[in-house]
Amino acid sequence: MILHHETPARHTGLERLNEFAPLMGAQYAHRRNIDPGEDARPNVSQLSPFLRHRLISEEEAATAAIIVNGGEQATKYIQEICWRTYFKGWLEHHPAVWSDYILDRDTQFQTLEKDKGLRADYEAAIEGRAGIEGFDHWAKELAETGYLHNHARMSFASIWLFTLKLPWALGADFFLRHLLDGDPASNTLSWRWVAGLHTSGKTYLAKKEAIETCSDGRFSPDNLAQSAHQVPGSENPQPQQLPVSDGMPEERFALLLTEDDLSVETWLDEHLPVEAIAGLESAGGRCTGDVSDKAMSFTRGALQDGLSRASNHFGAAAENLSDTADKRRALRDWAAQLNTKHIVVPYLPAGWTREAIAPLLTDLQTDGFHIHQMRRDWDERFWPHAKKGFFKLRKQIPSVLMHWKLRKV
Ligand SMILES: Cc1cc2nc3c(=O)[nH]c(=O)nc-3n(C[C@H](O)[C@H](O)[C@H](O)COP(=O)(O)OP(=O)(O)OC[C@H]3O[C@@H](n4cnc5c(N)ncnc54)[C@H](O)[C@@H]3O)c2cc1C
Repeated sequence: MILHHETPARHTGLERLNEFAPLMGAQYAHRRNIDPGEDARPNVSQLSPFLRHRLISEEEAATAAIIVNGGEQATKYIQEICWRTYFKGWLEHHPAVWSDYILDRDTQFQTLEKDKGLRADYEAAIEGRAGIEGFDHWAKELAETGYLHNHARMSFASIWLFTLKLPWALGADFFLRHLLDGDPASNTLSWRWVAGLHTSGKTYLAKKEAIETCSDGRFSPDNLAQSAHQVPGSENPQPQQLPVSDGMPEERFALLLTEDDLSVETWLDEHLPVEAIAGLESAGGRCTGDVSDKAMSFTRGALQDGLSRASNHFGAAAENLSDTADKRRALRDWAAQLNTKHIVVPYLPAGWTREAIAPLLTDLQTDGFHIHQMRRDWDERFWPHAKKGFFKLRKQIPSVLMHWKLRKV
């Protein structure tokens, strides 16, 4: 059973945040790698689906950790939150890694059509019939619940790559089909990290003893690869400049929400002159074929919740355009009725949201609208440090948190 995720709403995320905050200190630092199983998992927050859609923000989670535990004790939890921030920022500096992944994934699916042996191995792996203890359980757990513990994700990806010798892009696609927290940056770059593509030559090889310890003795697979081969995949390109975050318009504007930021009321003032609000979800672009019902309904529910809160906060009507057959048309029609030419959109990060929504925004610009893509302060402060390895960003955590006077709380 997975707790907390049945209601994709901010209030559920906040309840879980308050419940878990006392455990974000020493307990988390010592126990976070242990996965006792889906029936009893008190040692990790399981907040990732809420953070991924920003039903709650990284800043809120870090603040809760520090207020309840103090800065020193909360260090490990905050560092883990910052892994998410790091991956997001890194992909912004290297967006070609996402487009290369899509090309690779599509090529691998074409190969599956022709190669019956590979197809059989792939299907056995995603259906939990590979004959590897732990791995088979995790494949089913992921499909049933939409969540896996971090150590299970690492072990699963490693066995997929080095024992089953399956292409990484197919594994990343399988994760994105099911994970409620499915994220283009964290998922793609974590798979590449396990494969030794993110940090060149540094692979993660799953070992029987580590799986025994981290699964709390539940799994002890015998037949794992003893060495990691070189995984084919594109090299990291040179980092490019971060796109500039736009400023707030000085006149009335409309707001367009996507699944990537669904608590705008926490960073945009209620007195801002918002005329109307629309929401567009693009989760269908996460993977090949259909996204799982659980993952899709989490995203849809989250968007609806985000729209309702934004509507109350700004006192403006909100419309969900996601269910329209022609989203391009629906967005243009919505915009055509506005009494403003300014539309604010929380920044569209690299991944399927940008792929789906950016062309629609270009259409609106052609129609004479000014689009303002705005980034949160958290991203503005951290992302410039996410060009290379995590260590550089980690060093900045105290000074960035000091900005909000968080470190001293
Ligand atoms: C192969 C692989 C694929 C992954 N795919 C995703 C994904 O699509 N979406 C996703 O959000 N995370 C992904 N992760 C990272 C991590 O496994 C999850 O964020 C974490 O397990 C979520 O559980 P939690 O909320 O209980 O984490 P906690 O341990 O409670 O951590 C708190 C928060 O910190 C962030 N976080 C923690 N560890 C990591 C990490 N290693 N990388 C990035 N963020 C982290 C998450 O937002 C998480 O909710 C992946 C990891 C691997 C190895």
